[in-house]
Amino acid sequence: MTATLLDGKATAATIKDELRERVKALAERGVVPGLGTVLVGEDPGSQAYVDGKHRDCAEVGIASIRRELPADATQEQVDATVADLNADPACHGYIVQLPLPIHLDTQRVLEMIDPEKDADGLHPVNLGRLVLGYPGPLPCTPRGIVELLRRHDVPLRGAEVAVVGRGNTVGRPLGLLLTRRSENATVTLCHTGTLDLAAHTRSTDIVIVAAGVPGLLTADMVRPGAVVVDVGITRVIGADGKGRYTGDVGPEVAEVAGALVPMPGGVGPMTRAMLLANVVERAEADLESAGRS
Ligand SMILES: Nc1nc(=O)c2c([nH]1)NC[C@@H]1CN(c3ccc(C(=O)N[C@@H](CCC(=O)O)C(=O)O)cc3)C=[N+]21
Repeated sequence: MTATLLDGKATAATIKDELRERVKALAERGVVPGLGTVLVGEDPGSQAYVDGKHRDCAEVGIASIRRELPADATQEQVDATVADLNADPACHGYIVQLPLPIHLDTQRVLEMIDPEKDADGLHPVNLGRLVLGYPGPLPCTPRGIVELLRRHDVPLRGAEVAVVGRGNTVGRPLGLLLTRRSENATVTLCHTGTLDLAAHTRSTDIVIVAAGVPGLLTADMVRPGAVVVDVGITRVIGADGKGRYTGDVGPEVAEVAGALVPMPGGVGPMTRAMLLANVVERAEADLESAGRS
């Protein structure tokens, strides 16, 4: 292995330490930030993610508001849960864990979330704010990636970045984030319609793979010394018959890349830290505006 590993777990722990201090300062002013989660159904993977978010909350002093509905919950029940969290002053931000069971209208649910309480930063209003350069909560995974690179002194200004994947939660908003004036990277957004993917990934300083295709990025597709970020997370059944998660970056890439954000231990913990950051920032902004009125 030649690549330096950029440790998302350690960086997330540092960010959580910083957030704990901000939560303490809020508590001294009488505010306890609250993060809500809405989980529909019993998918063990989704349950594990949601459990992780509440553990994170406990670590930094954020209150947890947990709503669970059965897999056969009606649209009306889910809508009512969202309306309830929108109205709950103790809830500064919340997420609806995705994917929802297929009988539910995901777009409708996500659009019902109060954009000011959108801890994921994925509400259409907030994605629109990102396009327009207006302030608002940022999508957690893209923000976590930028934060991780920044804290490891990976220059973005003037850098050429290939993003592989145009999904609504990572690739698409990441392209928007990296091309803001404050980041000033030049982005090539690659996707399943890209004819010669390797030509794009080989000619850049940074390759960020968020395609959900295990092993998509191989060593021959990476310029020696480049920075590689693995955002893929796909459940696969190993040779031993056990389920495990695998990334989009092949293991041999570590021999070529200059630096690597691995999976696990990279983007996932950063995503969770940014969720907390969005909630703390919301609570701070509420207090600011209360002080002005
Ligand atoms: N509304 C919504 N918001 C989300 O942010 C959201 C979602 N729905 N649905 C599912 C995906 C997936 N996701 C992960 C976050 C952290 C890790 C993570 O921390 N992973 C660890 C490994 C965890 C372990 O090993 O248990 C790591 O990469 O090191 C993984 C996956 C958030 N998602």
